[in-house]
Amino acid sequence: MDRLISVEEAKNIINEQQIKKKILRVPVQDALGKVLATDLYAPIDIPAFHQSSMDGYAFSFKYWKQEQSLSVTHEIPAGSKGPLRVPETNAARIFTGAALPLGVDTVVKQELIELKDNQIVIKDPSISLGDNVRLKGSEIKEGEQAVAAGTVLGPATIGFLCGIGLSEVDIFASPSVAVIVTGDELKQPGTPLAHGEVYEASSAMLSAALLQMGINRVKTYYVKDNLDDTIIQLQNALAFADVIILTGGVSVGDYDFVVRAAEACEVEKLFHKIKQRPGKPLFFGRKSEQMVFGLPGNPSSVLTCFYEYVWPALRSFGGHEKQLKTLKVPLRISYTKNNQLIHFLKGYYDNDKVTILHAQESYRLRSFAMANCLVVLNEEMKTYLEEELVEIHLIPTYG
Ligand SMILES: Nc1nc2c(c(=O)[nH]1)N[C@H]1C(S)=C(S)[C@@H](COP(=O)(O)OP(=O)(O)OC[C@H]3O[C@@H](n4cnc5c(N)ncnc54)[C@H](O)[C@@H]3O)O[C@H]1N2
Ligand code: MOO
Repeated sequence: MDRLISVEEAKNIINEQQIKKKILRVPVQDALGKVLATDLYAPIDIPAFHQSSMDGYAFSFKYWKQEQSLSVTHEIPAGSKGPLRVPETNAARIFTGAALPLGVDTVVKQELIELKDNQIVIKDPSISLGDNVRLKGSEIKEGEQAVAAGTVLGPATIGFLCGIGLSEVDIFASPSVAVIVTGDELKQPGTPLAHGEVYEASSAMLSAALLQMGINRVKTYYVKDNLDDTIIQLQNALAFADVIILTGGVSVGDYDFVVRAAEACEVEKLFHKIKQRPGKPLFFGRKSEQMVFGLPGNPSSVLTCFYEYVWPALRSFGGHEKQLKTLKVPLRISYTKNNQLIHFLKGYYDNDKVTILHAQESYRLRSFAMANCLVVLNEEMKTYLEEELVEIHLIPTYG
């Protein structure tokens, strides 16, 4: 008979597992949400040349006097490769982003000049040296650190890296994941149910949660409730994935084969059964570098155990912060639980308080669909009063 372990022990066991993070070189534009594995440095000065920040006229501040007209002898659109020099006594028509030639150092906006016969008179009494010019290297200098290892790459970082000329980055690879869904009763949605059948909800739900984490190397296997089939698909999954997630078949019923299949596949059992609700029969094992989670089949237990136990393990492969964001907040309405287990309850957190939702039973996803957090109630306490502080774990958001 398995000893029920505490939530803390279970989390520690998972947390202590050594993980070999894989480094992958990818195009910068494919690195959204990934963690940078190495420091990055600017390969050149950016901007790579002195650059106009306005549409206007470039001139030499030193050689110009108020009210003196300047003859416009050149035109320089953005991207133009020349001219490389303009006489100091002249002006050049210049556009935003274009390179300043030698001989000029200041740009006046086109709104602040008078143009006649290709001569300009500057009507900007406050203009000073270097106005409207972005200096070479003012964003970043060649060799300067651009982004530190450990940074999570967001849209702005991706833009910044492209802007300094980097096309590839080394990131920590997301793990490959196999989802094995067990159950004779399961039927894919979109077809009518026969008596006794149940619509299969967990594979799409887990794929969505994985995709939301940026994990897309996912294979899904469907298994009938028999030992041989479960062993074969677990072997297939072990040949492919870093992390294997089984759903259902992990309890004590005559048709629950996950624990036996894991044993047959030489997966070392690290725990089975936790003092918690939902998800009491959660199984966790390991085969060399691979992790195997057996999630209790009720869909709400599947998702709760996924966020509480699988999510942190998956995140560590990618070098990410491991725990769900945790807060202590007051309860909006009192709540009584009926046993000495830790409860993870579907909750809704807003305006600095949390409401424990209805429909907490683990066969029900209805309130999970409205939840934005899991409320953690500890083993000892039975009744939690209004305004009592409780721990909540925020569910990652999307959209
Ligand atoms: N005698 C006992 N029976 C049960 C116990 C127990 O301690 N003693 N624990 C209960 C708890 S708690 C849970 S949780 C379940 C876990 O059992 P399994 O992991 O073996 O899950 P299944 O029996 O395969 O399925 C449970 C339930 O969920 C439905 N299900 C399963 N997979 C899906 C899916 N992909 N999509 C939608 N629904 C799914 C399944 O039809 C069952 O209704 O055991 C209790 N029993
Ligand atoms: O613990 Mo089970 O996960 O109640 O359904």
